[in-house]
Amino acid sequence: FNSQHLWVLWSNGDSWREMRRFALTNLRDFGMGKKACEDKIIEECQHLIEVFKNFKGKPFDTMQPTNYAVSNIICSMVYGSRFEYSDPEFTSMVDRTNRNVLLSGSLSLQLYNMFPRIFKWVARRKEFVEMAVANQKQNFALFRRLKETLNPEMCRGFVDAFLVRKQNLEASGNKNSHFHNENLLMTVTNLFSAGTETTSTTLRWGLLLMAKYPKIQDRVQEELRRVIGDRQVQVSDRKSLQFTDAVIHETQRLASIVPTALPHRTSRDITFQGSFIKKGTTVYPLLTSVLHDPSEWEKPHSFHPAHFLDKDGKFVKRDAFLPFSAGRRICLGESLARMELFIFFTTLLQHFRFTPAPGVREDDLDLTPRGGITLSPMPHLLCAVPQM
Ligand code: HEM
Repeated sequence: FNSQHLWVLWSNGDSWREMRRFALTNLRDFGMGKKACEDKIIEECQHLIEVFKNFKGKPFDTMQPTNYAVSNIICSMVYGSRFEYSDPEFTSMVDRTNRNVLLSGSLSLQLYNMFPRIFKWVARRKEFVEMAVANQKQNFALFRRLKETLNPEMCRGFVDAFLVRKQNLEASGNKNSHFHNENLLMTVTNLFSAGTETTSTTLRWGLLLMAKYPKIQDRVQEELRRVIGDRQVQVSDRKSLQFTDAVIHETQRLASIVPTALPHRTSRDITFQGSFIKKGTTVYPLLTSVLHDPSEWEKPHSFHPAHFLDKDGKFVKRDAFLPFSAGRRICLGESLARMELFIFFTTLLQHFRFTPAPGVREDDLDLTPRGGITLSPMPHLLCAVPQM
């Protein structure tokens, strides 16, 4: 882990372009946005339901099981298989990633990220780096195992496809390609962390909001019973579940989990809306300013699914709905995240009624976000009372 900055994402220029294109093509080949992926999510839902059921309606923290279930979707595309929730190799990697997302929002690490020379010795940086190094080691071990069993005719996931491309380029004498070990590690790490914490956090906001607003939960469950009944929800049901779809969109809007998107640097001098910005300036696109813009949303700071419904109760798209950002660096996993949120949320709501822990009133459920590079709910317990 030798980079000066903590948030090492794909750099700009050719390396980013090539890695992004390769990741997109391959994730699509391994099912992103397609039926194969839908089936994986549905299968994973069953594992998550079992875990929730084991709590027998008693209060529990939804964080770990939700993280593991969501992570398994990107893992099956990247490594070629899902992991058991009891596998310490997997759970430690997910837990460390989650911890680092939280740490990266701490003031000391934010300062370090802006002024790396001055704030080099902050204690949390040490913890962050230790966890990143541990995940790195685990990834190298996984890559080694995949390499040993690699069959170029049958790639199991993104790592296989990357290794095959790397071998082919090397065999043809190309020594300067972007397909080297460091880019493999960075790309896999980015897909793993971006593909786990974001979606899981959004899903947990959704469950918390259902427990806090039981009347809205009633309407979601009524719609699910009326339109779907006991069968498994499919992606194609989205257009028939207009209220539920509005609730999912409103969850993403209100939670605004990536408030500042990711930092970018201007590649040339530019004048934007009358302000001059010098080449090389770090720019944070404030997504929250759009998602909570009072001139766009009738009730910007409330949970108000009607933001996405017309007067006849039909779902309406809104231009100011930008949780995945926009432009060339728009979230690469948007279609995957949307599919996961829809299937996980609806399937869980079919199976369980979500309520606060006994003795806690709905009003007491706190919606103040916990700051990190993403905004997650404060630690809390919910009851998942079986419905089916
Ligand atoms: C609800 C879930 C998610 C949200 C809200 C979200 C949001 C975002 C945002 C705001 C960015 C920054 C865009 C910018 O730089 O302007 C981003 C980047 C990215 N996201 Fe997501 N994301 C989600 C899920 C996922 C998933 C499931 C994946 C897995 C494939 C993923 C992969 C990425 C990658 C690789 C980038 C960097 C793209 C680049 O720099 O070219 N995200 N995401």
